Amino acid sequence: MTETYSPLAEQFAACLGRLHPQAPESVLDLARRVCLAVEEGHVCLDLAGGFGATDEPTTSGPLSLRERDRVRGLNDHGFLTSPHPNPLPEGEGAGGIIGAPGEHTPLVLDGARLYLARYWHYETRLAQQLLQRAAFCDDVDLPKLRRDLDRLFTHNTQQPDWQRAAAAAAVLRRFCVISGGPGTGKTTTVIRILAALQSQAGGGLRIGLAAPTGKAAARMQDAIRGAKLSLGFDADTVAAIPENALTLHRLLGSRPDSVYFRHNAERPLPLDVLVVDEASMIDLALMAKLLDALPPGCRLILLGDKDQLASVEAGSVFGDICAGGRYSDGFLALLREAGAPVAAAGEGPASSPLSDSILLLRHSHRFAADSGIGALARLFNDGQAEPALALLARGENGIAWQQGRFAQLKDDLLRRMEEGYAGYFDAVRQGDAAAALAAFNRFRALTAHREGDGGAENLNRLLEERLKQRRNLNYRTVWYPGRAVMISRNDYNLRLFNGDIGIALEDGGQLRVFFEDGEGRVRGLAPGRLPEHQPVYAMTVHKSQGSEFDEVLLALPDQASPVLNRPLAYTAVTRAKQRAEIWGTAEALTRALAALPARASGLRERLWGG
Ligand SMILES: Nc1ncnc2c1ncn2[C@@H]1O[C@H](COP(=O)(O)OP(=O)(O)OP(=O)(O)O)[C@@H](O)[C@H]1O
Repeated sequence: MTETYSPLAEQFAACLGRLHPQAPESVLDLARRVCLAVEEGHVCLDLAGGFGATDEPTTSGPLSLRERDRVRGLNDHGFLTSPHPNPLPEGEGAGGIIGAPGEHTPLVLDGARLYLARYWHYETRLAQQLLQRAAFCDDVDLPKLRRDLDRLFTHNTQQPDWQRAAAAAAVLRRFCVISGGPGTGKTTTVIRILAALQSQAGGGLRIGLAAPTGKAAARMQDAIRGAKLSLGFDADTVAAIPENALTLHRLLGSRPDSVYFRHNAERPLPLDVLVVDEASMIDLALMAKLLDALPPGCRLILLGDKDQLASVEAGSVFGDICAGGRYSDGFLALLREAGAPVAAAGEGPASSPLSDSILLLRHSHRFAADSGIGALARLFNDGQAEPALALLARGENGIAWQQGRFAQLKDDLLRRMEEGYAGYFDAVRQGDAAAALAAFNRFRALTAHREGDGGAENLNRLLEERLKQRRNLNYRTVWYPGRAVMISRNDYNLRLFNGDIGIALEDGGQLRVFFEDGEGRVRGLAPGRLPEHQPVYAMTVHKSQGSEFDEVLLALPDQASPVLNRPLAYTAVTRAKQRAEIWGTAEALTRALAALPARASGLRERLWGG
């Protein structure tokens, strides 16, 4: 059955087999399984608890690997149907390939978790770094902090004021995480945090702003610029808050064809404070490298939404960090002194130094109490299928539901997509690339999968056929004015990165593909120069992370699938600012909301005990 593993897993096992000719096949098979687990988003192979559900959205049909897993005793959700009876070979068979923590072996067995050595190092180093950094700063001028927060949060009326508490925590703690859904005020809070920090330091702090993708960095930059305008604090302090946000890869100094960055423990970033937005998108390896590259005294503030989908690559780092404990009495007392009292929050003992570093913003200021999107997002996040379906069926206040299977909905769906992009094609006809790129962001069709009938690839293909027919273009024509594509492979020379969106426009008698350059300008490239790319009228929810659109349409697949789960539905609907539409059956949505994926990882336990 080994032929169903990926080429990478096979090559890894073959390489180990050459280096360790005595290794039994069962050990090589475990090596393949660990490799596969990482490819599917897990950090390790959990031999005791389960294998975790795959998050990688490739197909709506049964995966061949899933079939294989079923044979091995894994159920449809990817979990072992019974504890593995004898996961490891006895005796010396694993010697040289599987070792205990600290041994130099390609695979590391830590408790019941089997890791690729590199991932074990990432995980243990990251846990150590986070726990070390989660400490109180002993140089905070508390009366000054209270005065500054009084000024900065003067308009806040909610009690308790979690934004103010989060700001106090970020000043009091070297490491702070602020998690909240859309519009809960993460940007509003972080700009105030930066003002309070500059004020504490008397100015001169070196502050970095970053996000995992170009899109997210651009959004962060716009949001920070906007928030600065209305801050109403000492002009010098406000001026000292930077506006430029970089991608994490740019911040760390990515090098072509290398997994290592220019900045690392030996060459740390020259920063006193780093704020990272959309932190739920950061995978284990990147987070470990980021923490390595921070100088010991540098503050780290992570912003994100713990309920969103985990990173595309291995790990569920942000969710693991936010797993939460109970605030310590010392922390609650400091919050009171800073004028940001909260009742004791959380369950159980203050189990980790991290407990006092995690702040959750709960109230959405973007969606009014009667907003359909806000209510739908809450119900999705709580997994409440029946009330969510009832709300959708009413179809009021910016939400809509088109019920049916893909075959029944297909024509209407394509018509709706065409209508959704009508304003965009109008802007294309005007020929202004910046305006057309902005118009393209007003609507997006989202899917669970890339492949399959209702997958992004098929929807893009079908829509492009329609668009070409309307324009009397030969079906073989690839490029036409308005063709919108997403880059799927980094090209460092062209400065184009996975996820960048480009649109084709006439320029001097030729078609060029225009991209935002992150500095508020656009630049055009000949279509032939683009690295790997696909049309992007429809995109997977995974790819939409870090982006927002005025209107979002989520097309649900008919079949059960491991990627159709609650965080996916929640992430999709929270991409919408004004209108969210669900296209699919009640069964598909109910199934999605009932499925909570878990990624195999030891990080939560290392941070929180367990
Ligand atoms: N305490 C508050 N009182 C009133 N309005 C607020 C408050 N906090 C934030 N807002 C407003 O709510 C909107 C969303 O805030 P903000 O952009 O800070 O949220 P966010 O969590 O960063 O959103 P997202 O990450 O989804 O873009 C803004 O218009 C902001 O001015």
